[in-house]
This record gives sequence, structure tokens and C-alpha cells, in this order.
Amino acid sequence: MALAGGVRVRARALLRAGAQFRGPVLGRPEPAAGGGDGTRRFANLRVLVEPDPAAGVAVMKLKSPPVNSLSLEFMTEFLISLEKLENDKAFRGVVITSDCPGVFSAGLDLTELCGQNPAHYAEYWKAVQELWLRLFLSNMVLVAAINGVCPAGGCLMALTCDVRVLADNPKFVIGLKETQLGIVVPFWLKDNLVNTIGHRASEHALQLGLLFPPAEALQVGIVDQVVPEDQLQSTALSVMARWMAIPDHARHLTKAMMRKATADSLIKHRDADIQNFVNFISRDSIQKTLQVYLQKLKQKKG
Ligand SMILES: CCCCCCCC/C=C\C/C=C/C(=O)SCCNC(=O)CCNC(=O)[C@H](O)C(C)(C)COP(=O)(O)OP(=O)(O)OC[C@H]1O[C@@H](n2cnc3c(N)ncnc32)[C@H](O)[C@@H]1OP(=O)(O)O
Repeated sequence: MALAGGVRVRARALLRAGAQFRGPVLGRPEPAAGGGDGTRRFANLRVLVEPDPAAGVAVMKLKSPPVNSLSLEFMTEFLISLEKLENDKAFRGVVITSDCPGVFSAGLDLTELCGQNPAHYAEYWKAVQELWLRLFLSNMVLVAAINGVCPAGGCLMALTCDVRVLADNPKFVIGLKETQLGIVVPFWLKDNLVNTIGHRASEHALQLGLLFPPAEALQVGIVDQVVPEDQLQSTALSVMARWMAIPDHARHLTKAMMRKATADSLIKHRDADIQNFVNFISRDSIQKTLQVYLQKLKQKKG
């Protein structure tokens, strides 16, 4: 699946600005592009990719500090990195994790949702849809190694993965807290949650805007495994190894079959969903609520 129009334009702008695939990364000199030694890492500004072509796996580390919020730039760079891996036959699986201590992702970037114009909201929501669709329909095995708090849009990313492993830390809550902010999750994200934890549990989780700490997250099934923090990466890689043992074509066709109806319901109604979002987010009452919330977040330290 290729990047959608608006996201592609932004991706091109980022590429022109030289935002991606530069080295050295983390201060370590790297072989020149195309060096082909199989160990080269690549990165754009906000996503660090550590490939292991021998295993067919790459680790994507979200590194958009302080909280990996889903800004347009971050989502675009993430999708560029994902597409690069998908186009490379060497890679069949991706572990998604965070490089920001204590936070997997804080979800939608609230500064993108406050005080902007309708065209911006439309572009932003299209990018969110694209992020979800591209992850949800990815050919590759996706394992989320959740090493931090994972609310709302962070949970959206994790829910698209085939497996979620959560580090056992009481601060690392996961869930869709939108109603607590006075907003409503889009129907396709609701469907994604229902597919994961069932209808009744989703009703409670969504209406109450529940954020589950590890033991509850495991019990309700929003994550598949909870492991000690220091075992998160190794567990994610061994889960991946199990999935990689399945022939790709059969696994992927099965995944596509299981997910088609949920994805199609968004694909068929993308424009209407964007219009709904723009109307909703432009309301004075919603703007006020979000602004107060953002202010509170900013004042937390003071
Ligand atoms: C009819 C159709 C209608 C459709 C409507 C659809 C609406 C959307 C629906 C669903 C999808 C998803 C929605 C969302 O994702 S909304 C965002 C929800 N996220 C949150 O509420 C998380 C908010 N953040 C936090 O709780 C904390 O920051 C934290 C727990 C993640 C991390 O805590 P801590 O480490 O203590 O960091 P700080 O709180 O100090 O934050 C640092 C810094 O970052 C800023 N910040 C935090 N979160 C966000 C964010 N989501 N967007 C933008 N900026 C954020 C924070 O303000 C601080 O900034 P600074 O003071 O300037 O440093």
C-alpha cells in the first residue's frame, strides 16, 4: 500500500529537506549507504531503525522526545521508515519500541489539534488514518515492545500490531482514554479494540476511558504478555522468532483476511471520517477542553 496523497507530499518535502537515513547515528560512524554489511542502522530525525537482515527483523525505535507524540512530521518519518523496510525483501518482521524513557507514545500531538485551521486538521487526520491503515495492513509481523506509558494514539499504534508485550512497571498504563478528554474514538479504532478484547470489555474500556496497568492489561487482553522491564526486548525478539517460523504467504494472507473488513470500513469512508473529525475538533467546546488540558500538561512541572 503506497502512502496517501497528502502524506506523500509531506514525505517528499521531508526527503527534500534531507530528513532521513543519515548517519552517524548515536555518535557511531556507519558504513556508507548501500554498504551492504548487513549491520547498518539507519535513522531519520524521529525514528531509529536497527536492522538485523540475517534474522529478517528490524527494531524501530520511536525517538521524538519528549513523549513521541504523533506530530505530522513524526508520522511521516515513521511511515517512510516502515515503507523502506516493507520494500526490502530482507525484512519480514518489525519490533516497535520507544527510545524515550518511560513513554511509548503520548498519542496524538495535541498542538496539532489546537488553534489550527480546518485544512490543517484534515491533513492531520488523513495522516493518522494512513498511519493506522499502513500498520494495520502491514505484510510484516509487527510486535510492539511497550516500554512506557501508552495512552490513546500510542495505544492506537500498539493495537495495530500482531503482538503486544508490555514491560511490567505500574506507570506503564495502556488504553484509550479519549472520553476522559471529552473526545470520541473513531469507529475504526473502536473496531480494532473490539477485535482485540471483545465487545463487552471494549464498551467499558471506551466509555470509561480506561488506562490499564500491566496486570489488568494482561487480564483484559489488550496486551499478550507482561514481562520484567529488562526482558522486554529479548521477549519481543523471541515472540518474533516464533512468528517468523510460519511461512510468510500463508501468515500474511490469513492476517489480511482477518483484518480486511475492519480496514475496508475506514477505506470506504475515509473522506467522511476526515470531515467528521474536522467538524468535531473545530467545535469551540472541544477546542476549549483540549486547550485547558494542554495547558495543564505544560503547567505540571511549574
Ligand atoms: C466524530 C468523529 C470524531 C473523531 C474525534 C477523534 C479524536 C481523536 C481520537 C482518538 C485517537 C487518539 C487521541 C489522542 O491520542 S489524544 C492525546 C492523548 N494523550 C494524552 O492525554 C497524554 C498526555 N500526556 C501525558 O499524560 C504525559 O505527558 C505522559 C504521561 C505521556 C508523559 O509524562 P511526563 O514524562 O511527565 O511528561 P510531561 O507530561 O511533562 O510532558 C512533556 C512535554 O510533552 C508535552 N506533551 C505531553 N503529551 C503531549 C501530547 N499528546 N501532545 C503534545 N504535547 C504533549 C507536555 O505538554 C510537555 O511539554 P513542555 O511542558 O512544553 O515540555
